Amino acid sequence: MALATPLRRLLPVAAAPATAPDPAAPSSLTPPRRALSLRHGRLRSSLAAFPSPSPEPRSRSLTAPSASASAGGRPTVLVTEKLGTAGLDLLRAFANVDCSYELTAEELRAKVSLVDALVVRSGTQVTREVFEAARGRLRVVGRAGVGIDNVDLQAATEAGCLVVNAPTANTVAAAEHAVALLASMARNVAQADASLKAGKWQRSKYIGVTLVGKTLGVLGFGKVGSEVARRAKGLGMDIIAHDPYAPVDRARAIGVDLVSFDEAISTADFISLHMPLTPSTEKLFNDETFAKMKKGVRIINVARGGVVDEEALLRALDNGTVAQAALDVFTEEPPPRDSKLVQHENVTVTPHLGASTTEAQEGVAIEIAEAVIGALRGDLAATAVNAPMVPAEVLSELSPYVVLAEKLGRLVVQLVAGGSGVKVVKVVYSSTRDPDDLDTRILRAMVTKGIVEPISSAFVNIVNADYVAKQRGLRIIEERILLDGSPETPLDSIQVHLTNVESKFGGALSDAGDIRVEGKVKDGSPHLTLVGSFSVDVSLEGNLILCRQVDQPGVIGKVGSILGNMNVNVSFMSVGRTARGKQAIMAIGVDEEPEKEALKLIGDTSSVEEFVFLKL
Ligand SMILES: NC(=O)c1ccc[n+]([C@@H]2O[C@H](COP(=O)([O-])OP(=O)(O)OC[C@H]3O[C@@H](n4cnc5c(N)ncnc54)[C@H](O)[C@@H]3O)[C@@H](O)[C@H]2O)c1
Ligand SMILES: O=C(O)[C@H](O)COP(=O)(O)O
Repeated sequence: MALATPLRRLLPVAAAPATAPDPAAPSSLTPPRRALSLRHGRLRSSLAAFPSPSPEPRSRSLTAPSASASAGGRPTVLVTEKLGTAGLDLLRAFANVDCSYELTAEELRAKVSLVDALVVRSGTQVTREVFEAARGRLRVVGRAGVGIDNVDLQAATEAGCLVVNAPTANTVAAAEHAVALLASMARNVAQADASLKAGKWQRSKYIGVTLVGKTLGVLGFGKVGSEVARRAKGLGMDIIAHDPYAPVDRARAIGVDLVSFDEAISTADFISLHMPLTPSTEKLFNDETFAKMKKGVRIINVARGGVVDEEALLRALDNGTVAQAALDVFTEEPPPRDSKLVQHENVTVTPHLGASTTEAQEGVAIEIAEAVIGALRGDLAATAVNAPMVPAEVLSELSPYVVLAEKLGRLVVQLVAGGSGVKVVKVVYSSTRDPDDLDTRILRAMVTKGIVEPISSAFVNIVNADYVAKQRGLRIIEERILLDGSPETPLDSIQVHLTNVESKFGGALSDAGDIRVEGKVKDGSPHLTLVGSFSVDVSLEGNLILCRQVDQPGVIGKVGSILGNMNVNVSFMSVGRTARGKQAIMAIGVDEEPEKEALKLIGDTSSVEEFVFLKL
């Protein structure tokens, strides 16, 4: 097996089975009772070569192809909101693109089962029902923007669907819009404009307030918040910020003090909101918090409508606590036509225009198109929202170990006898690297994939591996063994132990009674190096027969000739024994699956005490 596969391509979403995960799956993993009863048709080896959805020749991916990809076709991308042309052009060069705007929820559900990726902005609700309707085909949701509050991330993760966003391209546009609202609110620009156009000349009515020397409280000191702060400093404002997760140094570097929430809201003359909408920020601005604000405060919201209790804001405007508000975003978009908040004379509104500049939209479109295409190809997604982001160089280094991890999982689960099912998996990494220098998340995910996929209808990738394991009552314990030596290669070996299970092949049991297999990477290829307590050395390719026998001359020859007589090509063979004349394990790699008759003859061979046939 060639392992030239660039690891960037090994990530999660290149493919999916056409079937959805089995909702009626058992809570633990009970493998088939007989080795030969494995449902071969359902063994989706991630290593099987398959046509790539990409127009370019691609390498193998660790995941199985989607319906369209497996048919050798281009993937299909559904775009449900207007996207910049540069991004659309990129998508069209790679995929069939269906631009269908203003779909009803029902229409969206009808379309998603026909597409591999979905690209949305904030106006499309990608709900659990959408993922269910996709029936396993949808592999990527691309959010052309920052906020992913319109995507049900949990449902996406459960479906193994990667969500990517475009987090940087609209930052400046949003910050500029916040500053535009801040300045126009302070000088009543919108109200005065409407008044003059209505034929009035009301100079004394529209006396504003100055910005210089006023305190701006920036709530949420992330990308947009810090850009707003930088710009407002240029307007002569004093800036304070509150963000529980922002680094103090970054704030200090641009002359901003990070303060507590209460201090920010009680001392600011202007408050600009820049946090995401999450369960903990929903309605964070409510009657109680408005009551703590300085009387006559002015509020700008370019973040999300849902962080403000809009009825409480209306009350605060009416009682003068809040002098003015400038709102780009609303709990319900578009807001009702008769919304008292929108109609309020001290409120300036824009229809969610924060990201709407020509430049930002082109940038966002390119950013999301590249992310979606990369994800469909199985590349590392740098802007993944629901999957671990493993740096490209780490992935590249881990490439052969990723293959090894899945092979070991696939192999070990086939050694389990029916019965109680697999509940605890221990993965032991031996490495000279400090644990902090070894990111094992992708390896853990691939062991899980190897264990779960052969015995269920679940599709497992790096997005949903932990979820699937949990759902099935599978506990994955990771342990490290720190070896002496120079940390040039990331790992020496990976062991996978299944505890508290019976094995159909007693030779696979360790002294502690676990089913144990170990593998190493040799010359870039995965090798099986330990079965139970027996050292072997076989390349993990094709199919494998493990035989346990009494160590004596002639057994290897007998088994070899049974296979030869049946036209089964032996690709490699390795024997490991405890001591001369005692127990030995013979590991035989075979290209073809032997007929049952051949397997029976092996079983009947004198000195062969047990054997098992395994598909890798
Ligand atoms: N109106 C628009 O068109 C528009 C455009 C871009 C971004 N946005 C919105 O602006 C917001 C910020 O975007 P961003 O790109 O700066 O995101 P970001 O992730 O860079 O910054 C968000 C910041 O909010 C902080 N935060 C989280 N919970 C908080 C809390 N309880 N109190 C204070 N801070 C908290 C985070 O630590 C983070 O630093 C998002 O809601 C995004 O959806 C709107
Ligand atoms: O979160 C964002 O990126 C902004 O709210 C922009 O949303 P939009 O893509 O719908 O303009």
